[in-house]
Amino acid sequence: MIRCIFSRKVPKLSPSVISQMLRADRYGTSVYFSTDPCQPVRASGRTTSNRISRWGNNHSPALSVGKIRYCTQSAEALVSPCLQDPKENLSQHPAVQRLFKGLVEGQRASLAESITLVESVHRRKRAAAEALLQLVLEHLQQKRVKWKKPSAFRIGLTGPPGAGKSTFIEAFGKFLTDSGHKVAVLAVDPSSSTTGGSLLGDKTRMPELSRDMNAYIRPSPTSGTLGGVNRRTNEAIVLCEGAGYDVILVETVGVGQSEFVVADMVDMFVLLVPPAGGDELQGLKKGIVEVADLVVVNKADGDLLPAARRIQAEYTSALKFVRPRSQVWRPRVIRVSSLTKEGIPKAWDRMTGFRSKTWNSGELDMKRRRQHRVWMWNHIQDSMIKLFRQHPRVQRSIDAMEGRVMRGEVTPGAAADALLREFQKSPKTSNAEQIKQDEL
Ligand SMILES: Nc1nc2c(ncn2[C@@H]2O[C@H](COP(=O)(O)OP(=O)(O)OP(=O)(O)O)[C@@H](O)[C@H]2O)c(=O)[nH]1
Repeated sequence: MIRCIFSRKVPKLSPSVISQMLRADRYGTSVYFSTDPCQPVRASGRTTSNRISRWGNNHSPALSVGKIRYCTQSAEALVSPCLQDPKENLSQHPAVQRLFKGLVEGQRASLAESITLVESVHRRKRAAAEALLQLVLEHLQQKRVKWKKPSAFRIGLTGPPGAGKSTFIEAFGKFLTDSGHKVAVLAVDPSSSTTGGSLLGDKTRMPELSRDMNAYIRPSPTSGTLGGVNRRTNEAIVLCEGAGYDVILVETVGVGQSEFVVADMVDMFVLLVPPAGGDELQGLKKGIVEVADLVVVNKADGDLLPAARRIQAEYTSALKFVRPRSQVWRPRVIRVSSLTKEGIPKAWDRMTGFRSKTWNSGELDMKRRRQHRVWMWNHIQDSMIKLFRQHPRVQRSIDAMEGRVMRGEVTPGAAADALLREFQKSPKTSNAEQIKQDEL
């Protein structure tokens, strides 16, 4: 027996509603229904509830809802395709199809709407987003087979605050669009989850590029977790690629571990540094040089030129001690001036050199495949932690347990074991709790 809430907008139980009920029944959860998967129904006030029971036997299930009974055969026939592939129907949904069509035609509004959809945490919107992403991935796969290479070059860019990232992206992006490329800039800003705004996404940082019709700038706010950086940004990259952007720059401010996460989702990782050393570079994470494929010393102009030369030499010798990660590429250090634009074409030259060498050797392909596996595990990790934190029994004990750990009354390991035992005790949440979770 399950409790099911559905919208008054649904005049009678449609086939998809029945299938969702059966699916819900399978997992012992309650569900909301609406006629549009992108527009979830609010539970407050305008909903009705019905008791739904299953009848028949295991081989031929059927439903009765109130006084209405659904015959065994049709219920079975309706449910099985949906259970096999829950997204099958959503990918054909007009709203998803409309977004997909607009996206592959390169409409900026559709791209913006699609990114907003994948950023949603609502379960029904996420289902629509998954269906859309699947369509885009299939589209990209077809392109890849046709062109025999990925349609976009993904570049990660990081650097300490004040290194000149926005000035560099503005100059570099303009250089690329002037050469006929379409450039997407995704700015990953882990601080946005605490400040409520996205500093990197601020369009005033790149005024010229944000007016350019061949460029698309978008902040990629995070949910404050590494998984948040990973999943949303990752999916936004795929969408930009689907929308025909052939150079995708993923910029990160370098707070926490975000650069390392970004390094795991791009083809090439670029480190931008100012002509300064020692204390001024303290903002730079240890180990970041090891994952860089290219170090760009910015501000190599005017009075700063001698310092830029010195820093270039320092990084060049430091890189000699870094274990090579590629058979065909040694990380380089170059100088640019984002103000005078000197060195910008050379930077692009180095990047395309990296791309063709790693692609021809098969390394780039292997890297992308490996990244897919990393993303999958990151998604699982992210979802498992969310599930754990939302679990009602864990929620009830978590504060007390944290307090005890902090006071030294219990070891962190023992506390974790105790919470994990709570998590394992009751796999199902009550309907009321599930409804609360769905609304979050
Ligand atoms: N001389 C010189 N100054 C530059 C260059 N690039 C950037 N700057 C200056 O460096 C300062 C910081 O530049 P931004 O582009 O805002 O640096 P950022 O890394 O985006 O900084 P955050 O937003 O704080 O992370 C600005 O005053 C720029 O004018 C350059 O190539 N030469």
